[in-house]
Amino acid sequence: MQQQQQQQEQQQIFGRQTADVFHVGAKIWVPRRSVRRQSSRSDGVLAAASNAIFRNTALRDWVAGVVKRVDVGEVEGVILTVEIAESKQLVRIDTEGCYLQNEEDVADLVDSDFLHEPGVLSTLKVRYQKAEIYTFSGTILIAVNPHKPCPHLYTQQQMNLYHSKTLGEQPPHVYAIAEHAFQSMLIENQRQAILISGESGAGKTESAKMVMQYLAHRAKQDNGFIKNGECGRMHNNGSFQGARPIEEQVLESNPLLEAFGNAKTMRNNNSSRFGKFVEMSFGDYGFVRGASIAVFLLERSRVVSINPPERSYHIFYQLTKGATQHQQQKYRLKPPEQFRYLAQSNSFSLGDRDDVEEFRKTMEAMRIVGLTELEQDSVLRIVAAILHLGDVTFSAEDQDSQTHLANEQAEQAARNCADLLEVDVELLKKGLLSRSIDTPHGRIHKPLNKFGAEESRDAFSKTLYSQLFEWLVGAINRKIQMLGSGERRPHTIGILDIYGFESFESNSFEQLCINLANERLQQQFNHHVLQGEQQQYINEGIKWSYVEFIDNQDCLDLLEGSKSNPRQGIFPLIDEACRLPNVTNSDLAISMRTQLKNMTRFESPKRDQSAFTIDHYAGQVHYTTDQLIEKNRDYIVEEHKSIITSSANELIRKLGFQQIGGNQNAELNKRALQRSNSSRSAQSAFKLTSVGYRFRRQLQDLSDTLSECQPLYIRCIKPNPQSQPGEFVFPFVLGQLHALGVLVAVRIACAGFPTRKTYSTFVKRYYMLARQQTKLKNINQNDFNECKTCTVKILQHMEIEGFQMGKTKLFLRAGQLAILEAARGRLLNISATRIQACCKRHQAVKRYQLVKHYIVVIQCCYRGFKGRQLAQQIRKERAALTIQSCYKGYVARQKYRRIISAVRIQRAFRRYQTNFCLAIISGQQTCDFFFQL
Ligand SMILES: Nc1ncnc2c1ncn2[C@@H]1O[C@H](COP(=O)(O)OP(=O)(O)OP(=O)(O)O)[C@@H](O)[C@H]1O
Repeated sequence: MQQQQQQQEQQQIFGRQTADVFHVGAKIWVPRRSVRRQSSRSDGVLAAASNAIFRNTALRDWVAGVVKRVDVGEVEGVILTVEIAESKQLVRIDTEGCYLQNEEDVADLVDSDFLHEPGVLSTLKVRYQKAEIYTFSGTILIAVNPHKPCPHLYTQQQMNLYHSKTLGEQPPHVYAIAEHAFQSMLIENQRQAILISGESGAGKTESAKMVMQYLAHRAKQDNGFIKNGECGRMHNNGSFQGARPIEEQVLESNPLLEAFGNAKTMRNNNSSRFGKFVEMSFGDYGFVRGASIAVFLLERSRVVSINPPERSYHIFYQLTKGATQHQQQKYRLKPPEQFRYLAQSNSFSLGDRDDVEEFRKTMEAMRIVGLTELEQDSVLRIVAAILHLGDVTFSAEDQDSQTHLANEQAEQAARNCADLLEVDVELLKKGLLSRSIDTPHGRIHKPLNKFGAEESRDAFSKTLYSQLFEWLVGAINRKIQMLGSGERRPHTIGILDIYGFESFESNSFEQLCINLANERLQQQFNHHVLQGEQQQYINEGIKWSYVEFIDNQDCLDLLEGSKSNPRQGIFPLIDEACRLPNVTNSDLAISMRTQLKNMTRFESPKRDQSAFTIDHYAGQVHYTTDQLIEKNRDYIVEEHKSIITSSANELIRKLGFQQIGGNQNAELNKRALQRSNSSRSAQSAFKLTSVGYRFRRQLQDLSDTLSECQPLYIRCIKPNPQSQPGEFVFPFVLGQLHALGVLVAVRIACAGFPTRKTYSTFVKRYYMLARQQTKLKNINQNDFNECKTCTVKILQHMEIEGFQMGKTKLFLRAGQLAILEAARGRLLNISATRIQACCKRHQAVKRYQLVKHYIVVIQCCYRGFKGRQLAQQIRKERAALTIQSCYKGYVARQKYRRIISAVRIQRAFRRYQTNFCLAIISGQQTCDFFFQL
């Protein structure tokens, strides 16, 4: 019993791997709480650390045996340096991370030997210093921002590496997550969502862009349609529509959205000031059919108010610096420092980015998303008009007297603004200086005081800008919209890039909205990764020790109101205050204090009446009630609407009629419509136009969409507050790991059963790994018991242990799926090779027979040819013989003739001799003889 208790204690301190601590080079975790109890002085920390170590007798012996010296160092807070005698290794105890361990580098935290905060931190740091910025934690990808360009990570070759690979087969990368989503979408026929989160500057937008780039590349590869060097959109019927493919248009829309929705902030030079959900829809064979973009909560206040060293939206600087001479005159531009809105901050440049070049890219992006010349001109007109509007200043004798434009410069600015908006300048001035009020006796016009006029001007600027932004998103959506958008679309991948949790010195309405979004997403994450996981174990009857985690439902109830009491929440109270006449922010603060005082996550300090604190999942955030009511009111005032709708410019006129927040993608729009139809009677007219209500509605629609998708998570981490490359600050990262829920997820993933499959799916996929493959292949997939028995056979054959058989599913431990997949891959490879070999053999035999036949034919031909040659030869030889014989005959005849004539002569001579002799004998006869001759 005592031993068991000791073991439990050990496990509490050392996590899973207690055995490892007994050899040199092992790791020790000093629990955070034991350090916290001590003072922050180094000897206090040393004492705390030593206490933690020496609480366990076995450990004490180990430490006594191997640790030679313990020093207190001063690196990143207080660090205890422990020198181990045998290995001469230095291991450290960090008072923030509270750990003592060696450095470890694992690509998946699930494979880590040491599963706790310090271990995870250390692994991330080691990898970060080796420029390995990505690490898996099961299916969650942790991306640590390198804060320097890493082009080698994002090449075509890198993309090809991940093509058709399962998660974990290749090193961690955003491409691995994108590939996993792509494959799951096609194989499992289920919608996918990649949720990217992290604090500002952590690298969410960059990761989202890379995911999109990969999907575009993957879709193109699968589709393989590049026509005459130009790509086009593939229709369902296989026809080809010219122009750039959708995936490229989605990518090209990024510079446009960045120009209008991003700004330089304290934390990030290119901070997205809106949330974005891009949904790409694919055809059955993986080609991109269309896409849609939904944006959330653009930070409107940035248009009219900025603090150094931040900047307003990029487009203002791009236009003022990058416009051509002609544009400068047309839009009456000045340098940015001469416009009042921009001159509020002394920061006009953007680090290494050049606004002039960025302006060129923005204009190019406008062309690519299909804005006509006229529309481009109108967009720039509105941007310039807002700058001029900011220069319209007011003056009044005193608080109650008539307000008028301050001076000639303000008059000129008003004229410029009116000209650019193509409206009547008097109407513009009237709209800025007065407000119409409906009374029982009819509509009356009430002049505004100086403060009111300034508010009216800024509200008009914000309205113009946000309406323009939403129009632009709408224009992009029209260009890239999905083909056949009415159909059921299981083949979609959504990419959510939403602002991270925010906590500044002073937090207002924007932070309330942003943190509400993060609470909701965190809840979804909790439900997906933690609760869903654990619930499954319970449902399936799996033996598993329940890991406690903090549910944030109470925080959501505080923000939005609970089901039982929907009006008792911060947002409903702000809405209520906006609806009632003459309610001030102080009244709102009092109402919050009285109504929410019993809620656990809510605190209101006594000394500051306008402040309240919410205990979010990621830490406490202090808010102020100042301006909450004003910021929540979001309707276009009648005067501003009539100015916009009186414009001679078509686009500007359209902005006046555009529904606020109406840029959502088709599905989110449909949801919103259904919701508003079903509950229209219950909603007050105001509610539908309050920023808070609209934002919550958008979030609900998003949550509903996400709940239909299989989620994949990318958690982005900022390694240091200064955005310096190479620096990894433990406490800073630790806070983010907590806030992103990575640490609990790691523990769950490792200790539990990260892989689960129904028996039939398992048998269907891995039947080939069992001994009697063909028998298993043909089993009845609907017979549960048969599938279960086969599953056991497969696992036994593969010698896999430690798995658990649930009521409906098989549960595998981390890494076991990889073993099965690897074996399956090998087997498929072998089978593929065999099939190839058979095919090749068959082809070779056929080829051989054909060749043999042809060889015989060739031989015949050759022989015939040779025979013919021979015959010819013979014939030639015979002719020669004939000639020879003729010739010889001729020669012989000649010779014969010569011989004959010689014989004749001889005969004649002999006759003559004879006759001569005879003549001598007879003289007479001689004379006759000579006479005869
Ligand atoms: N993978 C990466 N490789 C190189 N640099 C990166 C990477 N990710 C992010 N960065 C750098 O970090 C900066 C901030 O990244 P990013 O704009 O994506 O942050 P964010 O989380 O979207 O911030 P915000 O919420 O403020 O929009 C980028 O401008 C870029 O310089």
